[in-house]
Amino acid sequence: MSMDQLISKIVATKNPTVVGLDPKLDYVPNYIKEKIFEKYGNTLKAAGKALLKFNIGLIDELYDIVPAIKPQVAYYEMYGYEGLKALAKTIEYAKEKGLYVIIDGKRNDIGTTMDAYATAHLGLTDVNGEKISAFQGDCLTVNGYLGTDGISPLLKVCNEFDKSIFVLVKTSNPSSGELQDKLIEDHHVYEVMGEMCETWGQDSIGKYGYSSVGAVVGATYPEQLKELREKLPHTFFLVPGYGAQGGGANDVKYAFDQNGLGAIVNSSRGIMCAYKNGDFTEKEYSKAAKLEALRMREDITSVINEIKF
Ligand SMILES: O=c1ccn([C@@H]2O[C@H](COP(=O)(O)O)[C@@H](O)[C@H]2O)c(=O)[nH]1
Repeated sequence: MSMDQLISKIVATKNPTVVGLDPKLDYVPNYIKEKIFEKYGNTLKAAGKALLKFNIGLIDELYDIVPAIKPQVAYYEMYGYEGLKALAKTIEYAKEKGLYVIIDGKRNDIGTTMDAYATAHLGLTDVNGEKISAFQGDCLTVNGYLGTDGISPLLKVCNEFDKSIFVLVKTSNPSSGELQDKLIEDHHVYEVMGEMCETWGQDSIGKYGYSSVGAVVGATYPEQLKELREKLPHTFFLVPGYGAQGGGANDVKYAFDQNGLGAIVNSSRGIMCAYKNGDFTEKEYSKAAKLEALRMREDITSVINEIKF
């Protein structure tokens, strides 16, 4: 689905937030794990099944209040092919429930290899003429540091299948400035990468004014978020770093445009693990996640309303 479709879902749910599904066994309540590990032993298969059950419980509570989920592939790869099976089934389930799926894979490579990544996550894999969707993502996070060769295959697939990408521009981690804040002829590396996103997206601008090439910009860098929002009018932002990494609503406020659009804010641990912080039992993990997702929506929409004109 294109960026327009993500934005339409944000408008429909009145919610510019995305739930990160980055499950670890430590996050899965014991009552889910016990039965599964009793049956399958301490195996990767059991781990994969536990992650999937955990995710399904979350999706069932959240699908009608959030527009999207963002599974980070590393948390599934950690459990080998059983983990990847859990990822594929999570995506399938989320899509059945009408959610937009951003696969957080941060992929990049030379053109030919990037073709394979684009096909795997957004396109259709050819098996003796049979075209099969491998992971069924709507959107993929990517690293643009190999330049246009690494992005062109994605643009082709986005165009053919109405999909989108988010390119790493200014990441939320503490050391992101080591490279991204360096200057190239008076421009920070993150600005140069942001401009490249505008160029890569120039032929795919949709009805809301945003292209199918978005940018990842961290909530932990509010000044850069504001600067980039002003400089990149056609680039939609994926904003991680809210919640567990310390970012708050005031930090993400200027990621949005005058229509209250322009960005989607992610929270992973803050929502998945909400039941560990409050007065909840393990069995209420998905209810706790829903309450946190509703609180986050209110928190963010209240600051957006301050800047809308
Ligand atoms: O700059 C970036 C890019 C990606 N991420 C990813 O977002 C989530 C954040 O998880 P929290 O638990 O809400 O901190 C995670 O999947 C990261 O890999 C990021 O944090 N920063």
